[in-house]
Amino acid sequence: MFKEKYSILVCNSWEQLEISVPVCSSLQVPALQLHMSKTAMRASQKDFESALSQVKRLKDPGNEVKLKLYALYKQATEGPCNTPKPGVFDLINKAKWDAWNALGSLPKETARQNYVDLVSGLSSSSDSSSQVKPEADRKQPGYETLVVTSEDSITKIMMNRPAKKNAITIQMYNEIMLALKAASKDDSAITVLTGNGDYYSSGNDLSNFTDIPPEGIEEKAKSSAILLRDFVDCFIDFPKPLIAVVNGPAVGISVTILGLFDTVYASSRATFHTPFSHLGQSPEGCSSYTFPKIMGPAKAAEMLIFGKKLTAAEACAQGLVTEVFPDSTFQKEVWTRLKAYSKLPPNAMRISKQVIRNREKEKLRAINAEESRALQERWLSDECTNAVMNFLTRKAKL
Ligand SMILES: CCCCCC/C=C/C(=O)SCCNC(=O)CCNC(=O)[C@H](O)C(C)(C)COP(=O)(O)OP(=O)(O)OC[C@H]1O[C@@H](n2cnc3c(N)ncnc32)[C@H](O)[C@@H]1OP(=O)(O)O
Repeated sequence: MFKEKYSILVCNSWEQLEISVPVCSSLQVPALQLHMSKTAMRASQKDFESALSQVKRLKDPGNEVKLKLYALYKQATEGPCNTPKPGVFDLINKAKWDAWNALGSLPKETARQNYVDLVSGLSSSSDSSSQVKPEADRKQPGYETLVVTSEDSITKIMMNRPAKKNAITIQMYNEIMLALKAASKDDSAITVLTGNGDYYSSGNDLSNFTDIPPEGIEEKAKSSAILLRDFVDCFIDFPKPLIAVVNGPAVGISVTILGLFDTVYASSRATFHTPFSHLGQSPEGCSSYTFPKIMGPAKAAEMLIFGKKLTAAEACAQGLVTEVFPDSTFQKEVWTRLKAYSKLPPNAMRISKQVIRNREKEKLRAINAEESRALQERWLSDECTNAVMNFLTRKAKL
């Protein structure tokens, strides 16, 4: 709906039409070139009045359309612009004056009809946009391991292998990279990573290590290290606010990359576990740098070397998690919060993120490359091979 002030103004006091974002003094209102058919010329005073009351029920159409409506209203009721041009610093009144003045000598009847046509066009598009499509219809095509949706200026990337606790396969690494690249260019303001089902993610799918190419195990370790480096780089370079909605337990790489997110919301059911030593492996996701920075070296060592599992409350106390919500209201509370944030000016949010993060980017890339090299060697070790075999033959779990 239009703001209260606006709906009142629609009736009569249009002089004070409020425009809630700054309007640049050079704002150009495009010439109104609405289609004029013979029927269109027949808009009656009654049609005009009905359009005036209809406009109050519409969603806010944005400043540019509001200015068009304002200009047409003035032209239809008073004729060509007849007031002195406001001063250059009176931005809002100048934008309104410019819009009205741009209509030149457009006849009152034509302005009235154009107003009616414009409102009718806005009503039909607002009707269709108010119908909420089920998530399946909004799902972006091309992903098999993810559900990617864009709505309310939020792109949501949901890991979707609930039966495997959202373990990350090679295909899922590649799809997450694709989804992040697409989200960095789409018109969403913020991007969210979450999981479907009871887990956020159980981390790397341990069967990724079983698919050995004919070139041998060294080649497998090399290509895995490249994939890991590219995957983590996508998070380092992501230009918009990135939020993790940690709906349940998180393991391994799904935990370490949280240090590269801007905000981490966790359900009270979530846990945070990085059992690298148990698996004969070493930390990745830049956690060897971000975790000591976030929680101090002593707490980071307990997680990254000794595999201490943190509850959501502990992770929040250590600064890894922004806020914990009761599991029963987690989705509702988090999405209400995110919808409000997604309405903030997107460019300002993007620039703020870059100001906060950019100076660390080169360093993070170098750390990522170093961690990936260390892991490439670890994957060839007996310690790692035995741990993975034990899991896959079900001799061991976390
Ligand atoms: C390209 C390479 C990049 C590598 C980057 C380096 C990344 C490192 C890491 O992420 S290290 C962390 C690796 N993850 C784990 O070690 C977790 C292993 N999983 C478990 O210990 C358990 O499954 C559990 C504690 C997560 C959950 O236990 P439970 O609730 O009892 O469920 P199930 O074990 O029955 O699991 C259900 C189903 O999912 C399969 N599964 C779960 N996690 C993984 C996994 N990480 N990899 C492969 N498969 C996994 C599990 O086998 C069951 O499958 P099934 O029903 O038996 O077919």
